[in-house]
Amino acid sequence: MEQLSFFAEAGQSKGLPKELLEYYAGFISEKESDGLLQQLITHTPWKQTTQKMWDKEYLTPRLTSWHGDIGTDYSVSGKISNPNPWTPELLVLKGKVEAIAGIRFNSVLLNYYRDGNDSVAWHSDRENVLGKNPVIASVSFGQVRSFDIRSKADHSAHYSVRLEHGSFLLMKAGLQEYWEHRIAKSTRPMKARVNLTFRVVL
Ligand SMILES: O=C(O)CCC(=O)C(=O)O
Ligand SMILES: [Fe+2]
Repeated sequence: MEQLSFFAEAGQSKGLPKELLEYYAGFISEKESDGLLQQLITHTPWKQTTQKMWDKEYLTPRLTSWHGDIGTDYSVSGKISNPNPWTPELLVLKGKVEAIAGIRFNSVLLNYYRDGNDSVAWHSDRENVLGKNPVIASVSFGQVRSFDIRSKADHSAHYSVRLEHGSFLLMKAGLQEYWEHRIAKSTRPMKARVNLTFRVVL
């Protein structure tokens, strides 16, 4: 299933709807971000999971790792798993995003996009374990990638946010209900990127 961009890489959309999302560049300093990117790539227990589409199993086109409080089990393709433990680096980042979001998160999903072939297809994060309209706090390191958003009801309503090294994106409650998002593949040469989405798992 190809998902090359039709509006990704178009640059930053003007007038992002503040009720849906807030973007902050330079949330983590460049120097600290450089260190964290290397640390996370090297020391995270990355896995490549599979996903089912049209009755066929496909390798997920990126590497992932869940971390969280004991008891915040999560499910991948219906299989319940325990989260990996918090690390000192993840706890520092968790504290920083909680201070801005005003929410206590109990888990984080790490995504590792190794190059432009890695991606996440259109989706919204509305699994039952997240509650109906979760607030999700997203931190990015490494390669700038376009985070595309489109209305579920009208695909011509869309935005793109360039998620920069050390940036923070707050996805607010309405975003998962009426909108979906993706990171498209790119034909341009792309370096590694690590994204962290802090979540409340019920
Ligand atoms: O990599 C990103 O910026 C987004 C990841 C994402 O949408 C997800 O893990 O649900
Ligand atoms: Fe998502």
